Amino acid sequence: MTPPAIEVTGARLAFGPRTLWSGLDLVVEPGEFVAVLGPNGSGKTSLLRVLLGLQPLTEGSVRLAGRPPGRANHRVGYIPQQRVLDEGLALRGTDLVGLGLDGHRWGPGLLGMARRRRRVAEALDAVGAQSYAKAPVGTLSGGEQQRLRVAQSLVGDPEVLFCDEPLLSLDIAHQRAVSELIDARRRSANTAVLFVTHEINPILSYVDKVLYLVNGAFRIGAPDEVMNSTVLSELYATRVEVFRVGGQIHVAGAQSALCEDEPHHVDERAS
Ligand SMILES: Nc1ncnc2c1ncn2[C@@H]1O[C@H](COP(=O)(O)OP(=O)(O)OP(=O)(O)O)[C@@H](O)[C@H]1O
Repeated sequence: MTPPAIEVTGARLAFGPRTLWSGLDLVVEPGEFVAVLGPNGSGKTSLLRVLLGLQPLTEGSVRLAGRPPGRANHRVGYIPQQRVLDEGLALRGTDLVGLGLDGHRWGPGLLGMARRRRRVAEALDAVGAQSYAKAPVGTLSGGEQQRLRVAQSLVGDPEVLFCDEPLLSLDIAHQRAVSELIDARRRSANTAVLFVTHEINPILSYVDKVLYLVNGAFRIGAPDEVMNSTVLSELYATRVEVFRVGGQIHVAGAQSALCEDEPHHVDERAS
């Protein structure tokens, strides 16, 4: 039997006296698309760091495809939280995407080089970035840079893809394009996707499961099971209203804690 792509069991993560979450059990099967939601500081990025093998758990265990994370033989793709790249950065798109192959063994000599070049070209093609792949990345728009980051995360043929707010600073058209690319990848290659976001609507049609973290509490389930007034009011310990309008989910109430209706995350880091 194929082991789950991600298996988190009895996990607790604490920094000093502060526990971010505890008793966390999460199973993500190959090809599943899981959204991780929650207010600032609820431990979403920390969970990705645990899964990447960069942050040890305080308690519990994590397995990727049945093995502890951080092993060289795991094929993991990662789209880190976006920072707009320095304008003076001379690195080209092809170089940036090629970095996603570091650690892969292509064999020495010309054959290895040729295979590597072909993989990079295929990844650039898949995100429609060939036309600007030779330009210095610092001169590209935020949306173009983000497509390159997606290509970089996919070039190593990942079994698991970790995405940390990959839609930040993108306009709606690019949000859609990037979400579609990630969805297409999990459908074509059965890649499990863990997608950290403040904004579920752009990915709602792709999401199989939601993990919603708030102040140490969490809920896991299908979007309708989690994104409703009863569950979110319980999680936030205050009255929260969830409306479904035109196939979208809108959350109202507890404004200081909720981010779904706040525009800051759309444009705060726009280039
Ligand atoms: N290595 C660390 N040592 C101490 N505290 C940390 C460490 N890493 C993260 N934290 C704290 O843990 C909390 C959760 O951080 P994390 O980045 O995981 O939250 P997040 O849900 O991703 O937030 P955001 O939505 O703002 O990105 C924060 O208060 C952060 O300061």
